[in-house]
Amino acid sequence: MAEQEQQQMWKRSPTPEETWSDASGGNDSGEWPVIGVVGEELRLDGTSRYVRWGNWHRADGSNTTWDAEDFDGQGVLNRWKRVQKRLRNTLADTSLDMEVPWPDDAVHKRPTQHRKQAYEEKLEKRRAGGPISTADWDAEVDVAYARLQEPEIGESNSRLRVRRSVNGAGSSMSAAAGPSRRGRMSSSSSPALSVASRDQLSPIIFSPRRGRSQLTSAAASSSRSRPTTVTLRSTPSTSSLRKGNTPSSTDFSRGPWSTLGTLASVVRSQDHRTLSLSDMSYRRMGIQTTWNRAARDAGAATVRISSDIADADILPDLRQLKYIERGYVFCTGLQEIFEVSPDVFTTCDCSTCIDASQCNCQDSSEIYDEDDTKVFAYFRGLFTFNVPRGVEVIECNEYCGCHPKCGNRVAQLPRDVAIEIFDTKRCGWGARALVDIRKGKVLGTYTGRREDVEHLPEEHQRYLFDLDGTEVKDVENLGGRYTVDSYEFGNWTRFVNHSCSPNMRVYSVVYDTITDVNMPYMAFVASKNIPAGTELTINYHPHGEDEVDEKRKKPAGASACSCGSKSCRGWMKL
Ligand SMILES: C[S@@+](CC[C@H](N)C(=O)[O-])C[C@H]1O[C@@H](n2cnc3c(N)ncnc32)[C@H](O)[C@@H]1O
Repeated sequence: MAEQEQQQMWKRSPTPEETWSDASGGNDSGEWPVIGVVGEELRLDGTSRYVRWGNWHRADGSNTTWDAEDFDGQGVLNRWKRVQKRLRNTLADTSLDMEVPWPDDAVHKRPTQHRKQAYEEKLEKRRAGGPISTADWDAEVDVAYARLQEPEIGESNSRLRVRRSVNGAGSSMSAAAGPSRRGRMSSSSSPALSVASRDQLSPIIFSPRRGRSQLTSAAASSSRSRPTTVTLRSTPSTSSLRKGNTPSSTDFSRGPWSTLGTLASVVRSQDHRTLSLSDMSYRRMGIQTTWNRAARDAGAATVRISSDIADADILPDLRQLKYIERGYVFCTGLQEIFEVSPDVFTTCDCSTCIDASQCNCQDSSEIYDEDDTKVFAYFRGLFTFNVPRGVEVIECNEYCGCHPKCGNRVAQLPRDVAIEIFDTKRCGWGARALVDIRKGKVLGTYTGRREDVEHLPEEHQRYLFDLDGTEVKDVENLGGRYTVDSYEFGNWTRFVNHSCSPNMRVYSVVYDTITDVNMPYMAFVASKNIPAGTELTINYHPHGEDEVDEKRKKPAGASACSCGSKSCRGWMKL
């Protein structure tokens, strides 16, 4: 895009001039009262508030403007702060995480600051032995999680009342400086905004006593087994009645903070309705928390479930998935084979493992560069794709004398890329990274239970990864009888879909056993630069073309592929 066009894109829209022709109702000094705050923004030059004026409005009925000055009316400001604090507390109480959900797509809000504040308030409450005790956080999460697993809503005696403040009702507006309390009619210095409705700014008033006590006691006690219901009473905004508007289309449910998002959108769209807490993405959040805890325990980055996945779409088998970021769970007898005696490991005593020809660990390696010199599989932490088919990458192990982050330890390091599971709309759920990925970046290993392929139920079939699943061809595969089954135990890689034009490759790597036992890990590595948010895919059947019967154009047992890539061959095979 031409530089000129880019500049054009980012140009502020002009601030409309206030005519004040319809301004009336001020006092003798030409001053108007501020009757409420409906939003605020942190700016370098001080906090600017979005205020609602009394006795003044524009011809279109709107009566809100930006006002950077301090209020004389401390009461108005305090009310706003109280409402925000109550909102933070409610979100904190309903969230299992310490990082409290806060909608980050509202136009005039300061989500980062609120999240930080909410975190500190929650921490303080916990330290003070508040309603949720910190005695056994893990047990508490398990209890809360178990509650989320319970059957859908029935009627409940406990009710949380939520109503929307009438004052907070919004109207269409453009931000320009309004009437001054001192009668100054300045032209605007506020950023020009064009927002159809201010509905999303409406403070939601939670009934604090009943609401909070119900939620916290439910989280803290397994004896309160039925989900709490929420009765929402929404008073239609006067301005939206006046204008006959439908409320704002701002989508709070997007992004990670959908707890409030779901609430807010229901508040906007319903007058009287009873909701269960399970309507509010609690199941998704609960699973996400559990997975994250497991990921964090393994030192890995976040794994997130996108808010485009509704609670109703989360099937029971997924709720039973035990997230294991690294390693295998073994079926009977296999662990003994996997765990070899320390004596049989080859070890090195180099410090950084930069020169493969000097590193004992590479003695048995078959990885050479074009000058026939032995090399590592990695260069500066990235996979170099110089590993011939059928060769397992041997990384340094726990008995080596080298640094824990030497150049020959990559797949064994914790994942440092945040991952999101999302609904691909074509192939079920899929996985994507939340940051740009460089070619050669190792993103994780396929985890699960090492099973005997012979005895697995049908529903497990789509989550099996055969240990000949590397790009190995025509090589005897001694480990082929066993597979990794991620149906019950697994990590984000179990959601990786097939593509005929994949952006990852799989290679096998060992570091806590030896190659002879034929139980390598399957490492997923970016085979190209991958922009953030792109679905991560592999080729499920890299040598499938060889099996294609020319007449039938697809191998036996293949099913239709929906990868959507230009070079889609039309089928995929598990
Ligand atoms: C390991 S799972 C991948 C995650 C899966 N999409 C989910 O929602 O759990 C493999 C299954 O995903 C689906 N899948 C993966 N890639 C696909 C593709 N290219 N076309 C159609 N379905 C695909 C198939 O149902 C396959 O059995």
